[in-house]
Amino acid sequence: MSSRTENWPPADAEPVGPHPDAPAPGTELSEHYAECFGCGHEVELGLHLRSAVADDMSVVSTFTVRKDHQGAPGLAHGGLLACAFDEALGSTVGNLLRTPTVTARLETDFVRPVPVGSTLHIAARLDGRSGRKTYVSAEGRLDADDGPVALRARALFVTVGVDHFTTHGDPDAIEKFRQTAEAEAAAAEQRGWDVNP
Ligand SMILES: CCCCCCCCCCCC(=O)SCCNC(=O)CCNC(=O)[C@H](O)C(C)(C)COP(=O)(O)OP(=O)(O)OC[C@H]1O[C@@H](n2cnc3c(N)ncnc32)[C@H](O)[C@@H]1OP(=O)(O)O
Repeated sequence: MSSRTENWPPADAEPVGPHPDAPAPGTELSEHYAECFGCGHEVELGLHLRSAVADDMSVVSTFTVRKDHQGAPGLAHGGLLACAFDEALGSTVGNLLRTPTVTARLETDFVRPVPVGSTLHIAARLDGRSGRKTYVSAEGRLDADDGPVALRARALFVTVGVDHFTTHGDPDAIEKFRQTAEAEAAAAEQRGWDVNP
């Protein structure tokens, strides 16, 4: 018996492609927030995921497992692996659809152990959309884009308004996020000018 959600994506989901302003293939994606446990450079013990848009508009993220990420001796903690997928899937939805979303449901299949020192290559793709609901899935392979599959995950992200964050989040943290996003947008525009003067 399979415990996974059947009929993925659900029958009411329609195919979804990237937003016209989505980053082009080959683009390396910036961290979305310096204090994010998944991608932020200010979180010393965080996962420090790095992501880029692939030629087929999937998003490939890498995460190197360190000693701080152990569960069993020498092996990655399953919860942290799920966190890495949450980040990779969220980055895929946020960057490709240019919409604020949050994880509503995340299901993870752990296929083989992930040793400390190995690097997970997580390839994520949009599967479908129904109203505010976006369905996205990913595979994580060990040490190479074509390495053995270690995990598979599926998630439902729900689009929210900015009020989701202003109502529930911390105003100082939101202001820091806003400033970082503005600086990154300015840097991206400058890079565009450098490439296309
Ligand atoms: C460039 C930027 C990069 C950005 C890169 C960002 C990367 C971030 C990566 C990390 C992401 C996170 O950690 S996010 C943090 C973790 N997640 C959260 O904190 C979310 C907490 N939950 C909530 O706030 C809420 O439950 C919501 C927003 C998910 C939904 O509440 P709501 O807005 O009132 O909407 P609601 O009507 O309940 O649900 C909308 C639709 O979704 C369905 N739905 C809701 N939850 C579920 C569920 N668990 N399983 C199935 N279906 C569900 C409902 O049935 C409904 O379907 P229908 O009736 O319409 O058919």
